Amino acid sequence: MKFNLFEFSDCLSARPPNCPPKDSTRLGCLPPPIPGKLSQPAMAILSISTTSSSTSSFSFPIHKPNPRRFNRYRIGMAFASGVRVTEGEGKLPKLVLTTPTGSEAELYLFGGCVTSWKPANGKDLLFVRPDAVFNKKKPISGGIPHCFPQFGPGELQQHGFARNVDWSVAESGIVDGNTVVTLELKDDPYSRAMWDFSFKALYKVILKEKSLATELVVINNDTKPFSFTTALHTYFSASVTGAVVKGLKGCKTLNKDPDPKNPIEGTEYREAVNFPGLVDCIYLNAPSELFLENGLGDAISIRNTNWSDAVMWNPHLQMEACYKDFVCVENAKIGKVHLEPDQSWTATQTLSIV
Ligand SMILES: O=P(O)(O)OC[C@H]1O[C@@H](O)[C@H](O)[C@@H](O)[C@@H]1O
Repeated sequence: MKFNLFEFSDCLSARPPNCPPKDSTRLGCLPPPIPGKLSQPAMAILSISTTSSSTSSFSFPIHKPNPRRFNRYRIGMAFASGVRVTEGEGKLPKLVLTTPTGSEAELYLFGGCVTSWKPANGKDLLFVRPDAVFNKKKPISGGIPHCFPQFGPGELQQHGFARNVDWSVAESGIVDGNTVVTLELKDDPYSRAMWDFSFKALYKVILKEKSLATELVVINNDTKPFSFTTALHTYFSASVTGAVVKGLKGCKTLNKDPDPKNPIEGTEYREAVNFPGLVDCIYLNAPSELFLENGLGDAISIRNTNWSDAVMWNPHLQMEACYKDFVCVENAKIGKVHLEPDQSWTATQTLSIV
């Protein structure tokens, strides 16, 4: 096992301009910067050599980093085999993970968001909405966005702030022949302004020949307890008329249609849940494995540990331009996770083609 330690998102702490107030809840925009805490942007050139002998470089706006943390940033840092950094949409840094068996995944540091997963057959099983923007003014709408520390609706912005900020790279390497990257997110003055707790989140992404696994660990680094709700808001490519999810029969449901703030309780009676119109429904105590048939000929197993709940979502005509092309099957923790100081919470999700 070989891990290369590197970190560069401390240099990527550029914050998006604030959105107009009317958008702030719906679009998850960020609160105003804390006066005096953020410096003016500069430009940096990052050159990264990979062990597979290719070298990529790109420039991006940065804010002057905290000097103590800047010492940990090394130009020309080595990436593990199977991981290279590229310039993604909107010039945002994007990690491309590959395996010798031909599978590939893409991971943006902004939002810690996996935007693409192609098993060895080459089809992308994830979906990024055509209205997605890559300018840090909004979260990336597609792939596997994080909802943390709030699933919502609630006091914070919709789905929390973790999908709106830069994560850093903690580790990468080849483990048992699989390509692994671990991202890290810690509290900073910016998150403290929204949620005043010291925390660390580690998000490990493991790419295998036929699966994409993630492990999320949330650690309470504070001296006081905190609670959160969370989800992996996975957008799957689909033909919505043919897509079904199996495994939910018997679950208690909270139907967020028509009013997300007053969901209607029920019980799922169907073997195969489909998406005939607007679907926005929470399934409590969902099983550890669900099966998605995406209507495009793929069957995907969605296994989890510790993600106790699931959410099915398709916006139907609310997103007329793209609703036919995806369904969201989200592993979630709808009830609050309560962590005392130094306690942690871990949950895994494994997507596999079957
Ligand atoms: O923020 P996004 O990606 O547009 O997703 C919004 C949807 O996310 C779902 O998880 C919620 O259940 C919906 O109520 C919500 O509308």
